[in-house]
Amino acid sequence: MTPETYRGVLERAECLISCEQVEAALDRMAEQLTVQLHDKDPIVLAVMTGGIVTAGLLLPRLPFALRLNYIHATRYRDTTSGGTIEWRHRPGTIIQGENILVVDDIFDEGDTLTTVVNACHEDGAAAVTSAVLVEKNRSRTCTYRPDVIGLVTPNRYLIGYGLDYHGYFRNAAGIYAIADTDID
Ligand SMILES: O=P(O)(O)OC[C@H]1O[C@H](OP(=O)(O)OP(=O)(O)O)[C@H](O)[C@@H]1O
Ligand SMILES: Nc1nc2[nH]cnc2c(=O)[nH]1
Repeated sequence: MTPETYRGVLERAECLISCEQVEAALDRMAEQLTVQLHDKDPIVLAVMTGGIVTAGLLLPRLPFALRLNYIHATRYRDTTSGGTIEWRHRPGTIIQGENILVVDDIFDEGDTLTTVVNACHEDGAAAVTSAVLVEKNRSRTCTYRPDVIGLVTPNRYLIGYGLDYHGYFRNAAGIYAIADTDID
C-alpha cells in the first residue's frame, strides 16, 4: 500500500470506538472471564492473526493460572469479504481434556469462531469458552454466540485493534469503519 493510499483510507475512515472505550470493554471482558475461568486452568487460544491483539491486551487483566497458545483459521485473507475457511494451524492433541478459552477480535458472520470452537470440541477439549472484542450487529445464519463480547458495532467494515484492511491498520488506535468507497 502506498503512503498516499494509507493516509487516504485513514482520513476517510470514521472512528466508532475510542481507545478509552476499548480499554473499558477489555476490563469488563476480563471481569466476566475471571468469574467463569479463575479455577479452570485454561489454555487460551488466540485466533491468528487479528486475535493476538485482543489476547495480548486481555491476558495481563486475567489474574489466574492460564497458558497461551494459538489457532489459525482464516477466511478473509486480505480482502473485505469472507470466503471459505482455510486452516493454517490447529493445535490438536495439546488441547485434549483441557478447558479452552478462544479469543478473537471480531464476530462478524460468525463462521470463523463457529469453526474454531467446533474444532476444539472435535479435538477433545473438556470445555470451550469464547471471547471476542467486537460483535457486529447483523443477522447471521450460524447459531453459535460468543460467551463474552466486549463491544457491539454497526455492520460496517472495521479496522484497528487487530482488524486489518489489506493487512494494514491492525495497530490503529481505536476502532474505525472504513469509507464505503474504500471497500473492494
Ligand atoms: O465472523 P467471521 O465473518 O467468520 O469473521 C471473523 C474473522 O475474520 C477475521 O479473520 P481473517 O480471516 O480476516 O484473518 P485475520 O485475523 O488474519 O485478519 C477476524 O480476525 C475473525 O477471525
Ligand atoms: N478487518 C476486518 N476483518 C473482519 N473480519 C470479519 N469482519 C471484519 C471487519 O469488519 N474488519
